[in-house]
Amino acid sequence: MSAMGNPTNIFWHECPVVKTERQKLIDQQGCVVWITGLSGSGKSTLACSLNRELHSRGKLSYVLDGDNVRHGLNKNLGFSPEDRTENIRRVGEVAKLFADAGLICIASLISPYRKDRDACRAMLTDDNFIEVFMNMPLEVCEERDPKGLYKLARAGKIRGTAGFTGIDDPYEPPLSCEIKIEQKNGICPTPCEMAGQVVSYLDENGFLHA
Ligand SMILES: Nc1ncnc2c1ncn2[C@@H]1O[C@H](COP(=O)(O)OS(=O)(=O)O)[C@@H](OP(=O)(O)O)[C@H]1O
Ligand SMILES: Nc1ncnc2c1ncn2[C@@H]1O[C@H](COP(=O)(O)OP(=O)(O)O)[C@@H](O)[C@H]1O
Repeated sequence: MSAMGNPTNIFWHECPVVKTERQKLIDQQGCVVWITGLSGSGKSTLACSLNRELHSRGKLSYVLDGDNVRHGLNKNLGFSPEDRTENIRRVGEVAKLFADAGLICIASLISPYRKDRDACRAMLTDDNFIEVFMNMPLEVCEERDPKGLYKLARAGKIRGTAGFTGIDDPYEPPLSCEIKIEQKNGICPTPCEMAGQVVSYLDENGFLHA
């Protein structure tokens, strides 16, 4: 653990090319779109649909999806509260770098604990962290269950000591977030509509031009 904690004898090296110059080059403003919600709520679907829509508008974005990042950078982490916190912290730090590079970084993770999402928000200036809450009822997510994980969780067959989010591990919804995706009259917006909602926010708040 000697490398952890407060670094000593390490100094920040400032580079001459700054964020505003990079943003000008690609005519957009770097930010983090942080998508949070239960497993099966549609995070990855929104992330990919948003990524595609921004690409078609000539805007550079990149998706950091929890499932994918856990194949590499975070492959040593499980689902205990401590590991989830470290998972979110690392992705928050990477997202911050992408935003500093000028990209619209789309992070899609369950990120169940409010304090961990708030810690990521605190890494950026407040208006550069756009929290999107997939406000889908647990019953809808469980009904979808594309990976069969809810079924396993209900049967007590999820391996390890960690619980499954929404079943035996908590999900703490945001108290205030920039965007909420939810059903209207019991109907879920289409992936295209969900992406449209986020693109409108980005457009109205000046992120799609330098
Ligand atoms: N115990 C437990 N709880 C929740 N999710 C589980 C668990 N075990 C495996 N999975 C699968 O891992 C995906 C969630 O990874 P995340 O990195 O987004 O999770 S977290 O933010 O660290 O809580 C999640 O993907 P999504 O369904 O896309 O959300 C699950 O497929
Ligand atoms: N807006 C939507 N309308 C209908 N089905 C959806 C929608 N968004 C996602 N789905 C479906 O729900 C399931 C879970 O979506 P996914 O994006 O994988 O969720 P998550 O990443 O939150 O686990 C998938 O089968 C997907 O096709």
